[in-house]
Amino acid sequence: MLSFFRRLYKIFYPPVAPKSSDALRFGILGAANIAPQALIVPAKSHSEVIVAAVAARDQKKAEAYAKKHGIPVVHKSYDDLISDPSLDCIYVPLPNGLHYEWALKALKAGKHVLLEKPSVSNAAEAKSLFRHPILSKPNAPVLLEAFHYRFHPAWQYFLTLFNPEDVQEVEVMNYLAAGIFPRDDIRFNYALSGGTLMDFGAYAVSTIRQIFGAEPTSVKSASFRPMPEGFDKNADEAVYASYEFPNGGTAKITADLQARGGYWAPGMTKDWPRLAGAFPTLFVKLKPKEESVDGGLVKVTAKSIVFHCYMGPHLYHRLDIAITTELKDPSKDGKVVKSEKKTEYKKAYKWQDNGERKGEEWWATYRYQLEEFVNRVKNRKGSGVWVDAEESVRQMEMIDATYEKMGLPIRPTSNALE
Ligand SMILES: NC(=O)C1=CN([C@@H]2O[C@H](COP(=O)(O)OP(=O)(O)OC[C@H]3O[C@@H](n4cnc5c(N)ncnc54)[C@H](OP(=O)(O)O)[C@@H]3O)[C@@H](O)[C@H]2O)C=CC1
Ligand SMILES: O=C1OC[C@@H](O)[C@H](O)[C@H]1O
Repeated sequence: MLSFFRRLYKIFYPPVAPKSSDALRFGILGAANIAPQALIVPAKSHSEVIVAAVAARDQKKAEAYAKKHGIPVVHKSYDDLISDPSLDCIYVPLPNGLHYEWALKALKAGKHVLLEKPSVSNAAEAKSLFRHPILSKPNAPVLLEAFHYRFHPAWQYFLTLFNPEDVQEVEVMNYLAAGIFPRDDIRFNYALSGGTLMDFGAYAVSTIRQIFGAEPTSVKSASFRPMPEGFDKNADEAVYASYEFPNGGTAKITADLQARGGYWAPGMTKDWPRLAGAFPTLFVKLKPKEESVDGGLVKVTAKSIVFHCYMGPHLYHRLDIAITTELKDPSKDGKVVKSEKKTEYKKAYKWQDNGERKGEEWWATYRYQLEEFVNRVKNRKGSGVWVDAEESVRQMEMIDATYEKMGLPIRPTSNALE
């Protein structure tokens, strides 16, 4: 318990590192809610990162934000920030529908870009951005879709627990209690490329693609809960989808940004904001393995894994690894003669290997991600975790395919598309 509070404290109030002379200078586009968590606080403990400037549509807002977060420079506009020659990197935490335009402008200005997830609005934008000639020139700038959870050791450890070929079933459940985001939030605004599939749903799509180590062969089913009367008809408030994979396995996802119910006495409580499942969770079931053993018996081993809080593993997480072994007797119609279940509980706040890869118990997913972003810019080896450009393209293809199956339009393409 003490280590939990100690970790939380350090996540929010990390030790401040003295900055090196070659630290990368970041500018932030927009006085975004997510930036303190995703960049400003993680930067404090990174000796090679300085959050140097911010711009907002309203300069007063930018000034107040800069003061609050100790950002020395405020630019008058997004364009001014991007053309600031003293900046090396631009962080783009704008609404999804503006990601393409501003990421491309920043790349064209020669800046490295840390781009919030989902990278862009749809696959057409993703192909244009991630395959842009600017990115294949010598000394090309770095562009990263900020799927932060992937950079945490807990996620990477989880991926070592199975062979993707053996995965039979996956279920991802991402609930966020109703009322946390108002229904006029950018997340529910189609024109800004909102929708739950673009938000909590994007994590779910990203996880299943990694777990199977492959792209789905089809979106088997997809449906959504629409926004209530008077709100955006093209935004999905919750999404339910299933997918088939090349090895025959299947995945089911649920993402709900206005989740209610989940209590006893559902008749009375169905409209209460849902707290059950408050930590996004995923379940993996592997194909059972059969082998012949002494006495003419058959041993069947089945493994399943539950990953609690996979999206924010720095706050808390737990991996439950259950192995069930059954001995069956083929001469008695496969009767189970012995059965045993063992469950191990694991966690990984740091890398599990010999300490070559950098990290601390209290590093948030965003801090691990920042470490890799800097390593990439500085051409260093790092932890080896990255989100490749083509992966970001395939991710948006799967989101488009899911919207199509749901019967909703894919998110609108930017007028700036090249
Ligand atoms: N990695 C993570 O864990 C998370 C990632 N995200 C992602 O980050 C991005 C931003 O999310 P979040 O910080 O919650 O969003 P905010 O609601 O804080 O919006 C971000 C910024 O968008 C700017 N903006 C520009 N145009 C518009 C417009 N037309 N309407 C509204 N805002 C506008 C605003 O900038 P200005 O200050 O100039 O007015 C605002 O500061 C999204 O892509 C989201 O998916 C969000 C939460 C968590
Ligand atoms: O990326 C995100 O992670 C946390 C969520 O609360 C948020 O909706 C989403 O944008």
